Amino acid sequence: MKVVLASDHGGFELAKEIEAFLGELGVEVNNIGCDSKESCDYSDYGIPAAEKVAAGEYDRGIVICGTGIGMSISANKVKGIRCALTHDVYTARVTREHNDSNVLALGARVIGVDLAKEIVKTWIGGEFEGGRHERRINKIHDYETK
Ligand SMILES: O=C(CO)[C@H](O)[C@H](O)[C@H](O)COP(=O)(O)O
Repeated sequence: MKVVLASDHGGFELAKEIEAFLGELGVEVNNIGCDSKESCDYSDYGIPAAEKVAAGEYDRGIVICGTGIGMSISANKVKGIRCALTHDVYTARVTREHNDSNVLALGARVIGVDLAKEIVKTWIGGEFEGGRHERRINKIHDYETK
């Protein structure tokens, strides 16, 4: 699996941790986020990351800012992106099973590193269930492509 990772200044340190963790999981990762804790704009990093997933360059994306909210709003503006802002393991699992989320947003100022790793591990390993969930996703797709 190939994952694109992006963060703003608020997510910079957690993104470094997650980058290393994905490597430990055997996931190919490319961090295209900011390169320091200097203030920057989450949209400059979240949108390009989401675009790369939508274009099929990467299987999934993980975007991190202070709350995860700015990144999730940005990523969800990109057609074909289903970005889930997730701060617990249950929704990390269910958003893969039900929403086939292709981008995960995390808030580095909301959760700690250990929980973030658990969430990432769960989300990376989660499988879409299809069936009734596919029908629902197709309706979103139809709306955004009409
Ligand atoms: O959480 C965020 C956006 O939803 C950002 O990462 C920032 O943390 C947040 O906007 C606060 O910005 P600041 O410039 O660090 O005060």
